[in-house]
Amino acid sequence: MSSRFSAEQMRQYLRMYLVIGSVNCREEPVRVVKEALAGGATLVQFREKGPGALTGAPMLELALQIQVACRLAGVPFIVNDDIDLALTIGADGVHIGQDDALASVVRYQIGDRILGVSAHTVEEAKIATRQGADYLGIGPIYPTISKDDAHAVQGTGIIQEMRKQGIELPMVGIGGITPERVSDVITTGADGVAVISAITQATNVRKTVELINRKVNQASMGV
Ligand SMILES: Cc1ncc(COP(=O)(O)OP(=O)(O)O)c(N)n1
Ligand SMILES: Cc1ncsc1CCOP(=O)(O)O
Ligand SMILES: [Mg+2]
Repeated sequence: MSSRFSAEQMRQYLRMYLVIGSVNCREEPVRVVKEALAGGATLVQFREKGPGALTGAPMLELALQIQVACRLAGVPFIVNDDIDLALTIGADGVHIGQDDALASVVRYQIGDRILGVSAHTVEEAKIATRQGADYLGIGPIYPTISKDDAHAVQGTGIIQEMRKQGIELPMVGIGGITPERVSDVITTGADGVAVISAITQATNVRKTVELINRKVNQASMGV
């Protein structure tokens, strides 16, 4: 653990992790983020990616607006992939995958900001841990509509396997997670759920986040 947050604090932040970009939203993205924060989102990732994604000044403006909303809510703001953007705007952290930059290099670049790394195998999880990751993103757990180049669906078995093999880093499940699936993801060993479409496409964003939060709490208490 190399960030300014303890592992326990990181586990709390991961509970209801909103991942969002303009491409994912039916409504204005900042409004969706504000609704999610009002519902109790505990961490927000700016992932401006996919067909029609914003670039340049409009992308920067959106990132800043989401970051401000997060700051006002006291929720950390993470940037996906783009280390330069994260450093330029002073984000709280970055999330990188296996095909992005090397985790150890990113750790050096970002100092004690939060570093999230995607892992699909126990070996990748061990390497990410050694290289200074603060948390792991594990998935896709279920089929997803939000990532064209996603790995094969892994099921909750991968979370169980990681825990069984001694991976202790804070961990979040991602990919196709809906309120109904939260319990299985948490009871197999994840600290939280990272969600795009079940929230960004919801008719009532705030209520959906509240529901997911409740499910995470219930599952982690064994209810
Ligand atoms: C929390 C979380 N987990 C996994 C990912 C996926 O990252 P990556 O594999 O680099 O894929 P892209 O999101 O960059 O397409 C994530 N973004 N967040
Ligand atoms: C970014 C990412 N990484 C693995 S699956 C995924 C997409 C998750 O989106 P959704 O919650 O809509 O399935
Ligand atoms: Mg990536």
